Amino acid sequence: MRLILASASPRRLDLLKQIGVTPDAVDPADIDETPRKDEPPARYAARVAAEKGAAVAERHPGALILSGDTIVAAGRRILPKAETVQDARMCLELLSGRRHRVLSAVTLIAPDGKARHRLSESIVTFKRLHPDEIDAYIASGEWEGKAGGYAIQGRAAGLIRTIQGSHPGIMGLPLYEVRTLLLAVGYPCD
Ligand SMILES: Cc1cn([C@H]2C[C@H](O)[C@@H](COP(=O)(O)OP(=O)(O)OP(=O)(O)O)O2)c(=O)[nH]c1=O
Repeated sequence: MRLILASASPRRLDLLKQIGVTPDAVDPADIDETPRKDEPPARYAARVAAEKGAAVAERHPGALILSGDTIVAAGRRILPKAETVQDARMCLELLSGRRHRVLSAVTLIAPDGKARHRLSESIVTFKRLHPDEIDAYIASGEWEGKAGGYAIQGRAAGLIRTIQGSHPGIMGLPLYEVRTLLLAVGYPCD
């Protein structure tokens, strides 16, 4: 069974390899990721993961397609993927000293076209951030392209008091859910 990873994220590829799975090809989806008006965070993440998979499935008939989407939600608010210093600062000030959710959705489309979905939810608590800590984090550049303006796999780990949930999910691919989906379609994982 050919497995296609529908993602431009090198982290997703590395995470997949962590459980011994190497896709036959990587083919990123290029879709509009704008949230709909009042779209709840979990529904948004699930929709985007499904849309990424569907877009890529069209190009690979008969293959297995794995896609994902990871977002940071503060209450009902979906934080942006930080592209500018201003984005990153806004996110970090909002996340400072409080809990937020990281929602990581995955979709697996089987060769027969049937799509299976899983959602991983994690709770992350940042310490109260001193302005100097925010400045130093921004200077690191690690926030660039990251949902919610931080990456737990880097120096932000030193600013996070607790996590509850899935560490790989927070990084971009919830590996327990992925393995469960792959096994459900008969893809060998062990
Ligand atoms: C919260 C958090 C997010 N992220 C990343 C994971 C995702 O790459 C990114 C969220 O963007 P996504 O849209 O999920 O993924 P992507 O744009 O990197 O790749 P593609 O759409 O092609 O699959 O934020 C971290 O790396 N670490 C973290 O701690």
